[in-house]
Amino acid sequence: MTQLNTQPSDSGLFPLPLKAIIIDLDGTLLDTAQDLALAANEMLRELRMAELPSSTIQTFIGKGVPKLVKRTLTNSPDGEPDPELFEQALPIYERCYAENLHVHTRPYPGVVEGLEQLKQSGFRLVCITNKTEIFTLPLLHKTGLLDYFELVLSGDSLPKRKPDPLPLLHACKHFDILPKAALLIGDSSNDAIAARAAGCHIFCVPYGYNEGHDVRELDCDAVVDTIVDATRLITYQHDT
Ligand SMILES: O=C(O)COP(=O)(O)O
Ligand SMILES: [Mg+2]
Repeated sequence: MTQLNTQPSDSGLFPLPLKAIIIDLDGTLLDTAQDLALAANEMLRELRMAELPSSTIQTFIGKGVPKLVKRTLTNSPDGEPDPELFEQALPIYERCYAENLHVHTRPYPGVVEGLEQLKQSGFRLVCITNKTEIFTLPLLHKTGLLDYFELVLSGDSLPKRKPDPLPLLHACKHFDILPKAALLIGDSSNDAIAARAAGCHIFCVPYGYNEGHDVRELDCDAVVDTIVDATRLITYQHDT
């Protein structure tokens, strides 16, 4: 069920007039958790370390691949492994994930239909993810989503990644639009913080990862069950 985080007096805010829709990848467009966990456990096996439950590894997703590897090696969200172990582990993880990029990964319900509707309505579509680019582009291609996006920014495309606002501001500059004419749809605090800092609107989906926390705790404009539900709260802003 869609939940608007506004007072009744604010309900005139919707539909939001927008030009660009920025969408997060892991946990919003694609359900990647099983393959990320598969690769993480393969890495642990090669390092002769104990495997972890997939549900634990899922809470480590959100701040990019190097952070996922650090968290997996220490079994802790803030853990810092021995630098030598990390240097050895990262390329193993990257190889294991490259080999298992698309075993279980699929778009969530409503994603393809939602992207189709957004495109038909005239919105510029951008994907901004903290995932490393060597994984982002093949995955979007394999799942048939790549062609919907005019711009894809990954975790290593710019000097800073979400929750820093830089990728969002970069996208707005690219399309020559004001941040308030853009909406980010995401699944985690990294998205909510980045959007607020950039001055963009933010909707969250409840089915993603959010590092193990409930998205309803986040500062966002609405929680929407699917991308299709998001389309009902926005309208394309034509130039006047
Ligand atoms: O790679 C991650 O850790 C998360 O990526 P996301 O920004 O697409 O959710
Ligand atoms: Mg995400």
